[in-house]
Amino acid sequence: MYDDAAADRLVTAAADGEDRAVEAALRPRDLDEFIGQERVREQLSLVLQAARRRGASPDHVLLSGPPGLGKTTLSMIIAAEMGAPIRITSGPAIQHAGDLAAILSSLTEGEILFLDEIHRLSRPAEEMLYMAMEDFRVDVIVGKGPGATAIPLELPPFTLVGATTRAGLLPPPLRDRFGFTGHMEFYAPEELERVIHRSARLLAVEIDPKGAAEIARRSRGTPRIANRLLRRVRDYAQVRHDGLVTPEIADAALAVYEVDPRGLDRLDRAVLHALLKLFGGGPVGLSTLAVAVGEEAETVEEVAEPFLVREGLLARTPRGRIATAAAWAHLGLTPPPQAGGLAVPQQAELFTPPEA
Ligand SMILES: Nc1ncnc2c1ncn2[C@@H]1O[C@H](COP(=O)(O)OP(=O)(O)OP(=O)(O)O)[C@@H](O)[C@H]1O
Repeated sequence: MYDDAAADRLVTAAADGEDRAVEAALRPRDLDEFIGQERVREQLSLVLQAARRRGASPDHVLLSGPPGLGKTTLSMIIAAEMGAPIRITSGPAIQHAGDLAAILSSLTEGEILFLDEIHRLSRPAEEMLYMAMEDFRVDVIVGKGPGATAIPLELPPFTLVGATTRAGLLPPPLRDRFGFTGHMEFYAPEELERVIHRSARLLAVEIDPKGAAEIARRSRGTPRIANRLLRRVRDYAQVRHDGLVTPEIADAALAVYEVDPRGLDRLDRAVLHALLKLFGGGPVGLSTLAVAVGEEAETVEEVAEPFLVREGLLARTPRGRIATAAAWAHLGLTPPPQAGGLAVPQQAELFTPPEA
């Protein structure tokens, strides 16, 4: 299934148990230590400074972007910068509106409530949140049926920090209640190099700049992946060498883990390989492609494809999946002149709107 397939990959952006244990030690503690995301950092810094001057809680903050880019880290930084405590929960952890009422009613003044995966809140909990965000009040329903009564409960002022991988999925009434939305972007390789150097220092790993660049290049724009690859390369450097991470050692270590120079792993390459070798570059339907690589269609679609599309290696068209010229080049294969009856698209053509 999708989650298992995602979880055992070295290049998944989702956190595993080891990540959770190490991440606490690697998290930047303030905005100055937080690398990259210049725009969000500047915007957030203004929001926080202004709130501090007013002596008030900052407006509610929504952070949107793919997993592993630092949303949880930023929420902790917001709390640290405000000198406020933080409560961390997530949309799926809140089953009923009553669970949310219990959390909200136990918040202290100025507390930060971090709600990860806010797009996965249940409808009743979401509606309760509207009133809590706007009026710092919730109605607690006591009893059932015609005898049920709503007891209003005042809440202390607090700041909600919502995180979502899909801002577009949030209903507009919820989105509108955030005073500030920070859109997190994938990190540039130079920024990831800085993340890797910082983590190496904290983990007491000796690394040379080219070694860091080699890891950064394969980290899919994501600090969580960069930190994870660094740990695997460190293991290799310590077991097989003297511990120093050079580009050659990073390259050899990541070859052991089947992470290629562009950050593709075994599944990504299996998908591309099938697309090119079995289907001449496509177009081919998702389910056929999934059968060819022995995975669920959902796994191929949600785990492998987003990165392949982002890298300009694969395109989704109304007729099925097709490989780009870059995909042929990446696997060192020569495309047929008319792959699958379609010319092999160059990257620029991927952005033309699909036919109706
Ligand atoms: N800008 C950054 N500078 C340095 N390290 C970072 C940065 N952003 C993230 N990290 C590191 O990456 C790891 C993952 O970050 P974090 O848990 O905040 O991501 P996230 O976006 O909340 O992911 P998820 O949504 O999956 O929980 C942490 O160890 C954190 O230290």
